[in-house]
Amino acid sequence: MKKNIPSLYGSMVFNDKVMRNKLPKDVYKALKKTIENETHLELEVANAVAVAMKEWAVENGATHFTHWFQPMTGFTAEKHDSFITPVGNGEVIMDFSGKELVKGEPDASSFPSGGLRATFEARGYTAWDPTSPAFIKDGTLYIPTAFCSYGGEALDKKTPLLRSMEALSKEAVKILHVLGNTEVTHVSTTIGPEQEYFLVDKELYRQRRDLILCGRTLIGAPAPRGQEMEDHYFGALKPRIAAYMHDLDEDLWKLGIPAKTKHNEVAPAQHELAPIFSTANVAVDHNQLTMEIMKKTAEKHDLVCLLHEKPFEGINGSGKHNNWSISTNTGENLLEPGKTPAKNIQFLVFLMAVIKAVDEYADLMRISAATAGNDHRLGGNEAPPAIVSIFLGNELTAVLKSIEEDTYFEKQKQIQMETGAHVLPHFIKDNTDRNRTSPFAFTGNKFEFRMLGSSASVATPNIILNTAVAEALSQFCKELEGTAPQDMEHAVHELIKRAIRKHKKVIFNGNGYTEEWIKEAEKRGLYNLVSTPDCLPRFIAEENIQLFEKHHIFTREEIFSRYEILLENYVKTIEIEAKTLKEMLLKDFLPAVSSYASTVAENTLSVKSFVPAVDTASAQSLVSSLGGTYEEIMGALKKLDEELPAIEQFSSIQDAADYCHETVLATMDLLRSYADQAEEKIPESQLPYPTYDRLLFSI
Ligand SMILES: NC(=O)CC[C@H](N)C(=O)O
Repeated sequence: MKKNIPSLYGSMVFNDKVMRNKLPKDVYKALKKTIENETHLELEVANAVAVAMKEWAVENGATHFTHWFQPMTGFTAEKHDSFITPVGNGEVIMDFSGKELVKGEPDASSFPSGGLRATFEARGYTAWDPTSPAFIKDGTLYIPTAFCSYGGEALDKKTPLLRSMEALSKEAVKILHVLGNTEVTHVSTTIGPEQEYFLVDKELYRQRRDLILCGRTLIGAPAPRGQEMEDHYFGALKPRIAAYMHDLDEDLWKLGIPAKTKHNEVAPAQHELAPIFSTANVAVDHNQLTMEIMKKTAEKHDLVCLLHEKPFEGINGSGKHNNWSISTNTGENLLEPGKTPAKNIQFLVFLMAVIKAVDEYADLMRISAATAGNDHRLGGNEAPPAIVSIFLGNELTAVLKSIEEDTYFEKQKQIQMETGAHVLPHFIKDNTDRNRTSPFAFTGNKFEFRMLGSSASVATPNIILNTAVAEALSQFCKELEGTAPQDMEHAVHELIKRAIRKHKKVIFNGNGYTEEWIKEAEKRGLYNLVSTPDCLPRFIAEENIQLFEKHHIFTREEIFSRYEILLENYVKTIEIEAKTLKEMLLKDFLPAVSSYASTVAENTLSVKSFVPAVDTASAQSLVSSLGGTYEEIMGALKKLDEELPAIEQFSSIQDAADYCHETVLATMDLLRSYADQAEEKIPESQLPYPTYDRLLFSI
């Protein structure tokens, strides 16, 4: 049946249209004011909104409501309460008050707090975030909220994100006014996160403990075919995948999530979904929902959606490329170079502020993408390396160079694309290429932060980016304040000259995978923070704490709590992976090795007794090699058995994380190499789990 997509779109969202229809005029106006200017909301307004919201929700089949929040687990949390209220004589009405809309009280003690609170201090609050619309899912009204402790500390990712958006808006408006653009009263950050993922058959998935417990394969020999044919990227969609994507789009559209692009990605079984950009806060909520619905929809199609950054060794991993820009309430994209970027001083100021921010806070940018999973992805297969640098492209690099050197900038002539075939339409070539090895690439009118991993919330990278750019703008503002309008162009020119000299070291347009770049980056004094435990100590470096405190993003305590949580998460992940690997080897793999070795031995003996002259050297060598591997794996498992309890002995979580990275992961790698070599010698029918070729090529 043909569906009317525009009427389906947002049908489960308490959006502007519903609000206009359902709310009294003055309430609608007050709520809009709160949403647009991020001002405080009065309780009477909340009461009126609650009535309308409940009415709309019940009309659309909802029986419950939940405050929906994003604790520091990286996932979302929800607790459903029904609307029913007894009215005596055994009857109920459906009721919902402004108080229930505005404030919730989940027990905060069971969520990670990184030492922000003791276990006995249970009280926590959720507070309605009216800037992200409420929606209905599975018969429940979801109300996006922020989550804080009894003492007011942020226990979530939304609160600091909202704070960082406000900080950036404040600093951007200030400098725009100094530059003479006085109409702007508010600036918002927009993001469009491209989401990569893998789909595998559910039946095959169920046979692998590593995929079930860790989301990635811990062992597995490479398939004879990987991505070398370069045929999967943008390849025709197989019917089962197309059906999945179709369902997914519809479910997302109902929730007002602007899913726009879908395609096959580079690795076999890998795909991508990209939405149209929205305000950062809403886009972060949407991305959380997208990941959840991706997994749910996969179940319906007997598939499993893997969001891990590196589910399979040797082929591309999955990222989440964060397309970031800033735009004014007057409709201007501040990162739009326009036709003559060299003369667009407003653009140059904002571009330079981003460069300065990324250079000065490259360590924080790295931290914002740091997880145990992403450590496996960075540095190869089209994911950026761990060194943070910026790709600007030829034209902008030349513009900044001409300012630095006081030379005249000559704009590249627009080049018509030569395809050699006359029937094809003529078009103009972009003035810059793309760069897939760059962690942070300018792509025409926005930056693409490519370092982020596919499974993580996009909140933290955006908190850090917004804050660092707010700081750069505030410093530029100080330099420009008091300049007479007629001197502004010259003052900006001089400011950029000083800034580019200082920060050009972070600009790199070349191939980020080469050995030369690693050496060059070191010479330039850039960070190369390879692993999560390597980079996290920079989170609590004094200058970084000061940055967050100055802009009221995190308090010192909030930073330390996040530092602890990230490290704990890293350690727990490695522990779970190590234990899973051990179980898989002991319970699944080693029995298969020994039973196959004895089958070969028995068969050879029987052949030999039948034909004594037969040569059994190859069979002997196979059995002996399998026996050798068995011993090697047992030996390394013994080592792992000693290492695992040692993790608990460290009094500092940083030391435990370092130990996991340096020692435990090394033992796991060793075990993997033994197992993968042996796997190649064992017939499929004897293996206890499906191999890479079946996982990657069976759909
Ligand atoms: N096509 C692409 O951009 C590949 C990106 C790659 N999958 C990553 O890890 O980021």
